Amino acid sequence: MEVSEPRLVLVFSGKRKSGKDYVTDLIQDRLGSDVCCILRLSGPLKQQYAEEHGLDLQQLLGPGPYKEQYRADMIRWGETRRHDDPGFFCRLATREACQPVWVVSDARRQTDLQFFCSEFPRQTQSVRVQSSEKTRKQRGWSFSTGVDDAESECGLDSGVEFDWIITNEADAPSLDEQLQPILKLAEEAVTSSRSRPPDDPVLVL
Ligand SMILES: Nc1ncnc2c1ncn2[C@@H]1O[C@H](COP(=O)(O)OP(=O)(O)O)[C@@H](O)[C@H]1O
Ligand SMILES: C[C@@](O)(CCOP(=O)(O)OP(=O)(O)O)CC(=O)O
Repeated sequence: MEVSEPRLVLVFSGKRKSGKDYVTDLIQDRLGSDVCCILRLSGPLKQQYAEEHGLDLQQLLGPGPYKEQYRADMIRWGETRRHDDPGFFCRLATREACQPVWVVSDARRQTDLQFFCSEFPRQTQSVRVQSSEKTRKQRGWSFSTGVDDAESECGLDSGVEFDWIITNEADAPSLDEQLQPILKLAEEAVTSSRSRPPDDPVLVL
């Protein structure tokens, strides 16, 4: 089997309602979906959880209140899978990615970040999206025991030096301005991939 390696892997993390989806959608919008894919580690998790529990996957994937009813149990369920194999959902989420720029929208644990740093050490950049509690509350967040005090939300609160920090607040510089250097990196990565021979595959035996 032949797979092309990504040229850049942007691994995003941030608290609930900090705006991870909003910011990563903006990046994809600026770069185009032929160049940039958004990978959600929660995608394969929700898919399998929905199948096992007879739930509505589309609603679980959406931003509405449906997923919140199941979040604490999904976290526990996912943790039993990750216990034996911490890279389980990372591998599933990346298996069909073929664009040169990968945007991972929801790293939550040290093991998520370690997966990308060890698989793609030269390409991986970590990005933290941060917003104040006040702003997150305005976006619909409220503290939930078992969720906001668990590894799922706190696993990357300390012990990581993020390559980039994006402040997603009304009174911060615009997102386009803050994302400028990251978009530049992505454009350079794409240019370098175009200037390389088309058959620059990595062989996976
Ligand atoms: N900069 C922004 N401007 C306007 N709305 C925003 C902004 N950032 C986030 N939102 C809105 O806030 C809500 C939560 O953002 P979302 O990206 O879903 O957060 P997360 O993925 O971190 O939980 C969404 O409805 C989103 O559209
Ligand atoms: C069980 C989860 O995967 C649920 C994640 O759901 P979303 O990725 O939709 O969450 P937010 O964007 O932060 O609201 C969390 C986990 O610990 O794996």
